[in-house]
Amino acid sequence: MNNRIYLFDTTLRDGEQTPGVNLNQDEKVEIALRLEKLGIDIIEAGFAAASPGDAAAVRAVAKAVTKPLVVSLARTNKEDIDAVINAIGDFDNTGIHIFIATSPIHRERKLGMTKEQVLEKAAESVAYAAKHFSHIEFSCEDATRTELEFLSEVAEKVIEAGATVLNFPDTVGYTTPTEYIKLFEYVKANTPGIEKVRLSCHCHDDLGLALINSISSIGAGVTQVEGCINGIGERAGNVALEEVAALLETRKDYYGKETGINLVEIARTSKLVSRLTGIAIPPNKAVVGGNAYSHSSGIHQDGVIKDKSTYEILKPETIGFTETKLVMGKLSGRNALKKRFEKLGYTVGDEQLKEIFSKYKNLADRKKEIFDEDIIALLETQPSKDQSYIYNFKDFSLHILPDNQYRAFVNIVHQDGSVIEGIGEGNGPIDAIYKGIDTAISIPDTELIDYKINSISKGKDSIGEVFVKVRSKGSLYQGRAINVDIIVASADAYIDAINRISAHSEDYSTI
Ligand SMILES: CC(C)(COP(=O)(O)OP(=O)(O)OC[C@H]1O[C@@H](n2cnc3c(N)ncnc32)[C@H](O)[C@@H]1OP(=O)(O)O)[C@@H](O)C(=O)NCCC(=O)NCCS
Ligand SMILES: CC(C)[C@@](O)(CC(=O)O)C(=O)O
Repeated sequence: MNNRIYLFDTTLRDGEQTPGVNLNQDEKVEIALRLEKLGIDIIEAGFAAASPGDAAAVRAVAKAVTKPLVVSLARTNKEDIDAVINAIGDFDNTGIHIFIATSPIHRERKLGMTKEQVLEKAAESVAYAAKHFSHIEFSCEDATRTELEFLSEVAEKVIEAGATVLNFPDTVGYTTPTEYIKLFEYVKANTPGIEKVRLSCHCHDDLGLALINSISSIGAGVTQVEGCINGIGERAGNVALEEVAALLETRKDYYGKETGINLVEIARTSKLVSRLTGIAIPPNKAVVGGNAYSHSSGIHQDGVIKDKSTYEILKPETIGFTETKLVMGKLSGRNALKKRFEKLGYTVGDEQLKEIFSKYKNLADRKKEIFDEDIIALLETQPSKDQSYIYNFKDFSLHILPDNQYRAFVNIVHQDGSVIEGIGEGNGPIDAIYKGIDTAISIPDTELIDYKINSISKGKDSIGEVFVKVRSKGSLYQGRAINVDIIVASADAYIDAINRISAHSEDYSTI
């Protein structure tokens, strides 16, 4: 019996539907390369018809990775399918993912279509795609609120038309494990040709059931699980794929399934996705949370000292968590730094090492103790700055005014080399600098709606990591930056968000 479970990662598509997450092409490629190292089988890289930028990113991902299959989402229309063909139809390692909603509420209220029309669209679009792709996944959106007989009818028609994977998403996170199992059992028993295709689950976490629903469906014959790293995604998110992988591995005795996942890559992948999406990992998050391997109460600590297995079912090192170790000092050399990166699982080229080494020396001048987390942070060029990044923070000066008010003078370098100056006053240094940035770069209808600061490692001189969320013309954008100086990190994070807004619109002016 084949025990292999295929993992389908949609961090770059459903994950990007998380409010406020916008990934540029370089960031999508960086995540895809990590997913490849992690051992993901299928990467959903985007929705090619959504925008020319998304189509280009899907293509860039297909070009960058070799092992995983790369797919793009498409509606059941020729234009969407053509967008996928144009983006990735000429690669060998690609496929398409076509969907249409099947539930009564979606048919009637959203699509304005009858069952017959949905059936026809589904079959027609899969037949058209089959002329270009041999891997065709078909999803019945809102499957868990669809009449079971109708699901089988759709499944039969799309299999006849050439679908190779059938996905029954719990689009709104509504189903229960027992109901989800019944759905798959019904479809298996009532759909001619079903044995020819792979069955897939795709669970959202609106009621916190995404993991149990996904795992339960495996018991009903599902061999592909879809999800996102860190459980991001539309609304409450998708199932966290690292949780699926860690569960199947830790309880192999119970489930008896294999995945292609290289568990030791989990922590690195999770951190990268958090960094690039600007979504912090909650400390109590299963598998990858900062507290997941900490033991705080006496009886637990006593047990762990005597034998770690008393309270640890998964070893932190198994998923690639490194202990916070004091690593190196001001006088360490290039080779020691390179070795350290290798030990932490990062490959650093000679050119990159040169650049990082000078950053390392700067950091060592400013920070007494350097930890593993600090040197991993050095790998980050400040938020990925592709050609669409127009503004770079240069410097600032701050003046304390009476009544605890601050005045900030800020300088921002434009892509064309000119320096834009801004002045702002506010209740604190960051408020003043943000107002200064607002006067330098004028973006109408924009407001800061969230600001968070974390420390990357230990100690009072730790590197600060700032996350911001900015709303502009009704859309949310993230920004993130790190620096030993938290005021610089704050300014950089805000400018990162402004660059992401500007990349989406060409009509913003500077004054
Ligand atoms: C895809 C996108 C370019 C379409 O834009 P649009 O053509 O202006 O259409 P809207 O988004 O306003 O509305 C969606 C339309 O698609 C239809 N539709 C929805 N799902 C469909 C499907 N699976 N197959 C065919 N048509 C579908 C809707 O009924 C609606 O049609 P209508 O305009 O006749 O009412 C745009 O919505 C977008 O960029 N979306 C981002 C990606 C996204 O939505 N992802 C969610 C994945 S489920
Ligand atoms: C394409 C499909 C699997 C989808 O992701 C579509 C969607 O985003 O609604 C879902 O959750 O049903």
